[in-house]
Amino acid sequence: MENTMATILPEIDIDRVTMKYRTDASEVLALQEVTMNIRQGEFVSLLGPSGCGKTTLLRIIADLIQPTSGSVQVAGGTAREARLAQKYGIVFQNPVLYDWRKVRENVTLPLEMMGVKKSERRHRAMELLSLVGLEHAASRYPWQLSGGMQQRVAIARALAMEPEILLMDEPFSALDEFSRERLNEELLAIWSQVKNTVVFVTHSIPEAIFLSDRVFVLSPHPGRLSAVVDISMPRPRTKEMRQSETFFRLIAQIRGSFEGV
Ligand SMILES: Nc1ncnc2c1ncn2[C@@H]1O[C@H](COP(=O)(O)OP(=O)(O)OP(=O)(O)O)[C@@H](O)[C@H]1O
Repeated sequence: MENTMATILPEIDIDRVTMKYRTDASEVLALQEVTMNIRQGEFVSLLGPSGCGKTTLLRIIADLIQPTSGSVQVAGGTAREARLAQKYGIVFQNPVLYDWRKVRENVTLPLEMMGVKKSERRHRAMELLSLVGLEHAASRYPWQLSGGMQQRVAIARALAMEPEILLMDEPFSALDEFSRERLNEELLAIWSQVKNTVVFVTHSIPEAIFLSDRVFVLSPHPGRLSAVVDISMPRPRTKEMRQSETFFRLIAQIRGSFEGV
């Protein structure tokens, strides 16, 4: 019998992507023949130690850099077409907010650039800030917020154009462990409302497990895909799940996939 799942096109189709960086003195093989498919509405993590090419892969998906060889298809088109159609929202490790603009005006910057009317922008800003739990901070300036709040503003801004795909590059790695765990829970609450596809870069095994449907494990020198781990824990994910047997088994399984590299 034909497998109907196999006929569903993946949202992001990464096919034998290789990336070589050339510097004056040498060449770095950042990614070697990486192939993976990400389904629509899926939450996946790219997990691996420093230098395994996670950021490089995210930037290739986002069409910010071109691979040396291989291809990326997004929703049946090229990554470039997806970028031009504003299918991506991107959140970086540092929130990159404009200090002279109020929180509300930071969030609506992409709408302003698209020429959306001021009244509509204000309305949308409040919707987005309410989504990330920051309505009360709309009139503050970024420098008046904690690091975690700033990153929530950056997430709200990334969602302003209602992107089909949210790309997140270690967004919480600068935060303390408590804030990070709280932000993980908040991100899942946001995602359960927005329901877009998320590609999340991290080097934290617990973070990748807690958030994801699947974890793509990358290994360095050269960067390649070493394992794909299904996270079978139900949703919604809860704090208590971090203490569960399944959680610890998944940590051990992913650690094992690194050791096997
Ligand atoms: N612009 C560049 N020029 C030359 N080499 C680069 C460049 N960008 C990245 N590299 C190299 O490519 C490899 C992969 O880098 P990348 O930043 O993608 O890894 P990463 O897994 O995201 O690391 P980290 O977790 O430290 O951010 C590394 O060896 C890095 O030094």
